[in-house]
Amino acid sequence: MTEIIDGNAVAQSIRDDLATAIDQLADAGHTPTLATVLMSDDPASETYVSMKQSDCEEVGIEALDIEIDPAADAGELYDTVADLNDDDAVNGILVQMPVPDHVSDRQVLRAIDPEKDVDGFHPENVGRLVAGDARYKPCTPHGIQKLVESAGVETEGKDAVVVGRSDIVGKPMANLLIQKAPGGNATTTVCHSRTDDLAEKTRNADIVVAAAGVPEMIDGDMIAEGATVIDVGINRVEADTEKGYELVGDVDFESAKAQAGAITPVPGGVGPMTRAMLLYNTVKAAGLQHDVDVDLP
Ligand SMILES: Nc1nc(=O)c2c([nH]1)NC[C@@H]1CN(c3ccc(C(=O)N[C@@H](CCC(=O)O)C(=O)O)cc3)C=[N+]21
Repeated sequence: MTEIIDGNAVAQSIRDDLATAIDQLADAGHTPTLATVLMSDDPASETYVSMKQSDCEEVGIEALDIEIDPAADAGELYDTVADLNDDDAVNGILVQMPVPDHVSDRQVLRAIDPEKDVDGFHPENVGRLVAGDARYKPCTPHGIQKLVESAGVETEGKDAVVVGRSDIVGKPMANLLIQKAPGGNATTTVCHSRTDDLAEKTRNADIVVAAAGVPEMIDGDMIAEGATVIDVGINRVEADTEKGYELVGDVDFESAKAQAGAITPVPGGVGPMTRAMLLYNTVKAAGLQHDVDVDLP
């Protein structure tokens, strides 16, 4: 029987287990605080940010909700980030991506104080991750490590194929998978839009991480029997539903499930874990900034 990995349940247990660290901070007189900055009126971005806000509330993280008119000058966003960097009450800063075209995402990510960069996207934190000395592991790949672990799947010595080479998922995922550490030690191949014969690569994999942003591009024919399939896709496709769309992964769920040993669904797989690991990084940030030793899940 194929295991359907329940991301909502694993995320809930991480949120529950963060209570220990949050209590330790409270004993020292601190409430971890996350600032989210939204400069967009994209409905998906608005949904994700409001979910992050309510997650914070659930676990006792203070959430500052900052919205900037998407038509405003780029300088407004940089000034906001600079103020948040200087605010000792703020432990974590998340600027929701994508930002408008007239704003440079590179420049924004560099502007965030690396100690408050709970996404783990600042070049200093990227460098530390690659060097095997991560401060904040990027939330999606970190969440995937937790999901794989929760399914009892060993990565050591296994063949892992990551489909997609983005800075926020594909690259850091591959870096974590090759690390000499739990959840790593995998023989890792990174595939992308220019890969010749993708199916030949994925069919050879014990673990497939699909993060290309192409709806249902990975089907059962591309999956080895018993493989672990992690679907990072969150594609909104038009559908005859109440909301007018449905969420579809990068994996064709039914055909892949027929082959896989374990598989994540969309929704309810990787997405909730991305949010849970953001809370984790925020609590970790508060511990580092207040010099409190916290026990993280
Ligand atoms: N600075 C920054 N950091 C991010 O981490 C970041 C970002 N920008 N920009 C956009 C992407 C996307 N992302 C998601 C997080 C959770 C769900 C999630 O919880 N999805 C639910 C369903 C959501 C729904 O119903 O629409 C699920 O898969 O079950 C989805 C997407 C974070 N991102």
